[in-house]
Amino acid sequence: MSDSLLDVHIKHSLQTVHGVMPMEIALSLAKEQILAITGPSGAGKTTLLRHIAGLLTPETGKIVFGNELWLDSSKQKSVVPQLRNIGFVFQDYALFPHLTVEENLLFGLPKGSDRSIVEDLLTATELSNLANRKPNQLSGGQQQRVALARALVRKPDLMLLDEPFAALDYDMRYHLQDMLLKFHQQHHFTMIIVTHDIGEIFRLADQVAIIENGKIIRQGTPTEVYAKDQSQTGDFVIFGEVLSCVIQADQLLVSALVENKVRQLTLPLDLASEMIPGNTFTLHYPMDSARVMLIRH
Ligand SMILES: Nc1ncnc2c1ncn2[C@@H]1O[C@H](COP(=O)(O)OP(=O)(O)OP(=O)(O)O)[C@@H](O)[C@H]1O
Repeated sequence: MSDSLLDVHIKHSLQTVHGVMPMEIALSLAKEQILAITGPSGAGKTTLLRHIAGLLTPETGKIVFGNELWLDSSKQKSVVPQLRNIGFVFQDYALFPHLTVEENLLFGLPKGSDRSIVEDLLTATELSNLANRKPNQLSGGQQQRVALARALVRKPDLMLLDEPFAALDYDMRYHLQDMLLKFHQQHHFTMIIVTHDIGEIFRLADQVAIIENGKIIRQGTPTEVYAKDQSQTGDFVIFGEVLSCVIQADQLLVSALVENKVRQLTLPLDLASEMIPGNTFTLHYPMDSARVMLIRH
């Protein structure tokens, strides 16, 4: 018997613009652990979440969650997504535009359940005053709080989050990371989060897996995978060399060589003048702030 809560073994042919790319993933996660999945665009991160959620069926595979068998291709067994008790949060919020905030939450509530959880979640996500608004009357951060609350309404055992905070600015991202950590402590779910942000990985994740070309190429604690140094306060420091840098959604998407590997970093815009290809950098990720700092030598 394995000690893990979630065991995933899948093989699937990804159809990419360059032809077929075989995806082959094996991962295990202990109860209440937080796993961050990261890696370049097109590596298969979203596809992996969709397989775990049951929205896709792999060519071959087995997925076990606790004592439930969710998928076993050798027995042609696949449990439908609605019966997997998963909370899903996407980058683009995916709210129902014609429903109010409260109705969006009520929609996710199983029939006959106690409606008080909706009130509780509206309070916890600081949305009570906005309960009667439609999504298009909300900011990005508010919409993502609705999406988080809606995912929690069913009291999921497993939360899958696909770049949930990528479109938000740094302060809002920090606020929602904090909220997510509080929910994690209260509701005790297990969680997989796809993110490109190393700061987010350090703050949230127990484990990080890097996926490239459909395979996990590296897995470990964030410190094992990224950091050369961890201070006594728990802060992280990484060293790197800039390969490329583009501005997207008021942030810098930096490709850098960190520990001899190419990594993607999301950084605040005010570091733009330093993130020039060829420059080396030292970044400090304080645990008590979302604000990554560049250390000047
Ligand atoms: N159902 C599917 N069957 C086969 N291939 C798929 C399927 N869905 C997506 N793909 C392909 O798999 C590859 C990986 O896509 P995926 O969206 O998982 O990447 P990703 O790592 O999440 O990228 P990004 O960071 O850009 O979101 C893409 O080339 C995509 O076209």
